[in-house]
Amino acid sequence: MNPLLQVRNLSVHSPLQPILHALSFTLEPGKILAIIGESGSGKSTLALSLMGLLPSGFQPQGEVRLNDKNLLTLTEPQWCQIRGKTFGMVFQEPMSALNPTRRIGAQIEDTLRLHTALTRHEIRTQTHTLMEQVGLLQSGVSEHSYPHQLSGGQRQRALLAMALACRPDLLIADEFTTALDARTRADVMALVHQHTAMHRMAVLMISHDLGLVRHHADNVLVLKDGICVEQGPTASIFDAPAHPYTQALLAMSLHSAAHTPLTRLPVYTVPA
Ligand SMILES: Nc1ncnc2c1ncn2[C@@H]1O[C@H](COP(=O)(O)OP(=O)(O)OP(=O)(O)O)[C@@H](O)[C@H]1O
Repeated sequence: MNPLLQVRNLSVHSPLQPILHALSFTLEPGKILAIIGESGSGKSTLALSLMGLLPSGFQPQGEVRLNDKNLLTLTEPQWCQIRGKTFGMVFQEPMSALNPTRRIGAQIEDTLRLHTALTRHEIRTQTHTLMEQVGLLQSGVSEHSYPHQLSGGQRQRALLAMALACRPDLLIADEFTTALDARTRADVMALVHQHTAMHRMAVLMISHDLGLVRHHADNVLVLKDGICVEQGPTASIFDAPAHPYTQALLAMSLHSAAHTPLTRLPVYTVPA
């Protein structure tokens, strides 16, 4: 199958230091790729560079091809056309992505109005369906609710509804299940899987929750200090991690799951 996303030798420099070092990977339609690594390893910088949202002064180099278009050469107006329609995004902190002055229903409708040719009536119906699919209506949130009236998990679900509204080819999800309880997490992951199966949506998922990754991802890429130390099918990474850093990361996650004392990850220098 042809990859949807092809990243070749992607490096990102901040004004102070290099953040990502020559990352290469592919993501096929309908597949879930998880990016794992310690805090500060560059996961969010990778997500932001794929979406053209790097902080000012950050310089990306290399190639990020989506459907054979190099995203790194796009102008801001071109980015605006594909964000929301081709890309859906959900972040760790949903409040920063929601407009506090607009009702939730109106914000989902805005996404549909901007990126589809649906009629007003169709947009209303579709918004209602999306809010039901992400479990907002069932939890007492209506189209008329404002973001500040929602819990963190409900805001996260509202953001997921907006991200999935236009049936994107690629969903970029940065720690988006962190604020969700176990039941809601299972529900939203089921919805994500429904989109991967029915619409062949690909997902790039960033998570510290290795249990979630193991259960849901098809492939895993392990980042350490901006370097990919290992990547491959989820089962191989979890059952037979080849790299000492991956082994330490998984062992630490097991310790934490068993509530035994944590040990620091060993200092490991990745060969250049
Ligand atoms: N706006 C910024 N300005 C300068 N440096 C930054 C900025 N954002 C991130 N960095 C640096 O880039 C590196 C990678 O950060 P990044 O947020 O991508 O890591 P991460 O793996 O997503 O971390 P976490 O798991 O804590 O979210 C860190 O050294 C961080 O200090």
